[in-house]
Amino acid sequence: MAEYSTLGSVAVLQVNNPPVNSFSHHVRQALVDGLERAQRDPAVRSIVIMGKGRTFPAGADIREFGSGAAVKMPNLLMVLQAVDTCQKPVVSAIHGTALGGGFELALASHYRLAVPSARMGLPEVHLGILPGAGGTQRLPRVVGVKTAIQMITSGQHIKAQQALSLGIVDKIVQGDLLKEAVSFARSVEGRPVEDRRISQKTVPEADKVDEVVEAARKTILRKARGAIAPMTCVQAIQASVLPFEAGMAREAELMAFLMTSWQAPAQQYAFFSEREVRRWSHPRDKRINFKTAKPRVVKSVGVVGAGTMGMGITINLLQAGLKVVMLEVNKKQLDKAVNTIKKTLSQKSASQKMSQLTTAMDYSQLRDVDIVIEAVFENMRLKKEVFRKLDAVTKPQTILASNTSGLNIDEIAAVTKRPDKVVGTHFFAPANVMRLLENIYGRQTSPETVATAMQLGVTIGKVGVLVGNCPGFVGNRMLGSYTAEAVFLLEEGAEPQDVDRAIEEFGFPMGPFRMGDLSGTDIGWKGRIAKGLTTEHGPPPATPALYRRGNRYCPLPDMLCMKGRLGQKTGAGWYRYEPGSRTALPDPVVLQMIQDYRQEHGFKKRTISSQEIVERCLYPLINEGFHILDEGIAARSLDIDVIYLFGYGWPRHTGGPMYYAERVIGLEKLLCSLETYSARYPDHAHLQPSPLLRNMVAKGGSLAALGTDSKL
Ligand SMILES: CCC/C=C/C(=O)SCCNC(=O)CCNC(=O)[C@H](O)C(C)(C)COP(=O)([O-])OP(=O)([O-])OC[C@H]1O[C@@H](n2cnc3c(N)ncnc32)[C@H](O)[C@@H]1OP(=O)([O-])[O-]
Repeated sequence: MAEYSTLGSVAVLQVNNPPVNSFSHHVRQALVDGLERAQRDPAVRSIVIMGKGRTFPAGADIREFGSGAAVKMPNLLMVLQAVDTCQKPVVSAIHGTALGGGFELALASHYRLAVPSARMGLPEVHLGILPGAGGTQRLPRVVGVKTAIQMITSGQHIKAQQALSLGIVDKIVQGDLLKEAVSFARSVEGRPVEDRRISQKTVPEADKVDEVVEAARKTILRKARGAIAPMTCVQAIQASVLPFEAGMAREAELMAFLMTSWQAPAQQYAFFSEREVRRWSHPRDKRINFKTAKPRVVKSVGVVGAGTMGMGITINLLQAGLKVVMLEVNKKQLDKAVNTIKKTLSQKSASQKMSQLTTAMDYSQLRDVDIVIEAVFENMRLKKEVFRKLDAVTKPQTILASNTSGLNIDEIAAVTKRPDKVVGTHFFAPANVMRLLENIYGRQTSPETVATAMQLGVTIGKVGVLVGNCPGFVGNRMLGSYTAEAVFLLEEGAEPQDVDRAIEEFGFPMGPFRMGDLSGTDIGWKGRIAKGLTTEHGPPPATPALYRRGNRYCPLPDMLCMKGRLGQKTGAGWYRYEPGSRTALPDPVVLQMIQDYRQEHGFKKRTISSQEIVERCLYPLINEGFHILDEGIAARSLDIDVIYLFGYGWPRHTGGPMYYAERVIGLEKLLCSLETYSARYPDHAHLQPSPLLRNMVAKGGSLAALGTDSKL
């Protein structure tokens, strides 16, 4: 609702709809009623609109989208029309986050005030829509088309000070916002409102709009990676040079197009899923969940290993204000890490944050920390050695977490006397940037330990997802079949750039080969050597070239590494790189290597379509997701989707692999394609459809119904 009160001649409308004061139907109704009441009351000479509690309205009520409530009158446009055309001055007083429809409400008002900490923006593009309550028409009239395009297509929030310099807010106020807003409203009473209406202004430099759009088009399309909302936003902004009503009509038309696309619900699903993962539960025992398990308080963290991961994790922890003891046995590496951490922390807070960091070369210095995150090499023997030491030196209640990307948590826990306090915390590189934290519970991990790892994720700004223990956990396990198919495609006729192009056109920031070059082709190689699948000099003795343990195997990645082509760091991998450049250039040497390999093993080169590349790489990945759900490794399909959205660059506008499978491809079609491919390649085990997928197609039912994501 919106609470109505008067303070002398000022009517105050306070939106009260926790948690973010979104414009649910009852709020819209209360605002229209309040405005009418204020208009009618001769004693009222001005109106203040603000939000109660933590924020100015953060936009439309996204939960209403697609339901009758969203279109129930009055809609948001009618509310904003009532504000714009009000005869008495309307002042929006902003604190917290004025987003989407909330920011549009502020733009429809005659004056805008903000507290210094306020942020504002139009993030609709992230929900697959556009600012459809006049945002694409009013904002360019204030800031110009170029800035409006930048703000709307990025969805970024801006701070109050920037809003002031852009002419969006009229004044930044310190102190009590209500008092300041009322006093400001009184000061403008009696002044004509006509020239305060943004809707009546014209866009600055309107004649240059097409030029500006043309200049921005390429970058926007590249960044959009197949999402249709960004360019549609631009089309709406382009219409702001028309008279206001005509521009609004164009905005409405484009909004309807986006609202009815398949991408908008996918992005809204992604929005809620990102939040839903916080409501975790044990997949096989729903009694263990976020409500029943209480986290321990974590004030200090030990990090073992100051390599790339340990460094990133340390930066992340320091940024969140935690005390860190970073242990590294190699002094040179430790010093290097400290320097990098210092450089990475923002200038403003570096010295304060660095004062929270203690370095150590001796395990005994970890004795008092609340949790230790081990980030040493991905080697079971080494990890066991570290955990034995940690178990011996840390206080009994200390939680021991491993940043393994796929090793068995139970095996690690077994070397300690506290397996209940051992948990996996799989960070993604660069750990201070990537938002995903894949938390793994072992067979004996206690609910309290799991809750602590999940809470630590929240504290350090991660999107934490809880999963079960299996080789590769959820993310890397699913990725296995994707990378395997990618190299099989090379055998059959594709070139690395063909595969990468198709996957990038689907929406990934990088295809598997460019990604391999970025992270280092030797990472996978070392893993395969550790597993005995290959050696540094070629296949293990008496091993068939194209099979390992009964499964198809492509040795091309091993051959690449044996040539010293370890990716960008060696200037050559699947591609070649000019000195100092990260641009992947197709390399005749690699193409020849693949060609020779095909000849040697009797592969006949054929032309492979982009569609086949996408299906061959992504369908088995999704298929593995079904196995994972079936085995109870992930509790809900949304957990898998969030892992892929935040850790693997899966395009957000498709909702994530499981959402995409069900709502875009369709389970029946997915099954049919997997059956076709598995008939063609009977020795590619990952193409065999999962029993769960078969069952769902046979019996019906939805992925959401499999888990506990009842809200979606
Ligand atoms: C014609 C129409 C044109 C207009 C279109 C729009 O305005 S489109 C909208 C444009 N606006 C946006 O896109 C803004 C989207 N919102 C945000 O960016 C952030 O929520 C925040 C910055 C406002 C607060 O961040 P924070 O980290 O402090 O908090 P948090 O993120 O954890 O959220 C707390 C709870 O509130 C829930 N919830 C949040 N917003 C909405 C909503 N609009 N609706 C419904 N619910 C919403 C959220 O799900 C969560 O629920 P849970 O899981 O506790 O049950």
